[in-house]
Amino acid sequence: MKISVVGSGGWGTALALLLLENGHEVTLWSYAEEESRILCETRENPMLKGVALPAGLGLTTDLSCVRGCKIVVLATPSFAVRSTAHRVAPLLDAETVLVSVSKGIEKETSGTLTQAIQAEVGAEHPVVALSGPSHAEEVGRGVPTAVVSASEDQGAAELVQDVFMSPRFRVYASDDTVGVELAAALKNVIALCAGCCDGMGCGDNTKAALMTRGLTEIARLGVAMGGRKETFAGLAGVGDLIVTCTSMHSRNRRCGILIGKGTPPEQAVKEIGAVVEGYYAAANAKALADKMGVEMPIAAAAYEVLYHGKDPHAVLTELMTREKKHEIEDSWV
Ligand SMILES: NC(=O)c1ccc[n+]([C@@H]2O[C@H](COP(=O)([O-])OP(=O)(O)OC[C@H]3O[C@@H](n4cnc5c(N)ncnc54)[C@H](O)[C@@H]3O)[C@@H](O)[C@H]2O)c1
Ligand SMILES: O=P(O)(O)OC[C@H](O)CO
Repeated sequence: MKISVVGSGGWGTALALLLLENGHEVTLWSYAEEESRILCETRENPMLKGVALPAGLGLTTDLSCVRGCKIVVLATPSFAVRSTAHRVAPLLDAETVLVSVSKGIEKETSGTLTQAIQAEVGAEHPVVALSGPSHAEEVGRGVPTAVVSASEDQGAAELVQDVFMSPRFRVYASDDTVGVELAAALKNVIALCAGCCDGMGCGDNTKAALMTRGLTEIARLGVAMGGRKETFAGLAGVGDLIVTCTSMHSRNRRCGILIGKGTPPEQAVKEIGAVVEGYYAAANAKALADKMGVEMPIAAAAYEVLYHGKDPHAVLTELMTREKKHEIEDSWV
């Protein structure tokens, strides 16, 4: 099958390699000429050190590579998803399936990324979200990984399942696109907080509490927005939360570590040198929680630290000394 991957960061590149290995004809599009030049000359992506780009992988900065493709994978940072879909739309064949692999919430609309893509490409193109615990560094090396392919169009979700599935990449199908995408975007906020706790010198107990209570508030908002609670217990939910909060591959966690050690948030984001989606998603989470009347104390605390310079130590004390509660009454399960 002819497939284009639009976005040659670490994730787009790792997925392009997987699709090539699965026997497809794959072209990887770069946003920047300089980025494409480096890929062509070195046959390596600096984000995936030691992983060779085989000669069979097409590399281009010409977006007309999407012409004639049955599947187009959009792998840009979330802020560029709508503009990229807008550019791609007039070049698509009838019935081309779009796959969104970015993790975020659109700032301007507070909508999901597949909703933004759908609005740009039109109803005739099915849109699928592919998400789950999947660091590019590991997928690039062929580490066994499992993810979810979600769409309202089950045929499209299952097509994407078939196309990406391999002995090292297991794909489950789902019809809960909203749940999968909100889980993906919001876990980045909790991963930033987990990193912050690590940077402050807190322990494993603190992180376990943060992840558990973080998942509670992610699911609370996700269900209020129309997601299914089961999704939050799955790969896109707890699965991705675990991998992002515990791995040193995670840009969100590493950014949080810097903040926990005292680096100002904006500087920490710059130091990471790759997209830190949780920084932006924290603002979305705060706006959505307020709009929907959903209690999200950890996301609200993250917002105060990231955007209003509040001291993480003070915020942690405030979270620990909130009014007492019953756990089961407050559960999302
Ligand atoms: N890296 C991972 O392990 C991983 C895994 C799953 C999902 N994701 C998600 O995939 C998305 C991309 O992440 P990444 O790690 O590949 O990013 P990255 O930080 O490695 O690279 C960012 C890419 O975006 C491109 N870009 C910058 N501005 C652009 C614009 N205006 N329009 C189009 N492209 C632009 C850059 O040229 C670069 O190729 C993010 O939403 C991320 O959350 C990443
Ligand atoms: O590096 P991060 O923190 O953006 O996380 C990457 C992936 O989302 C992990 O599944």
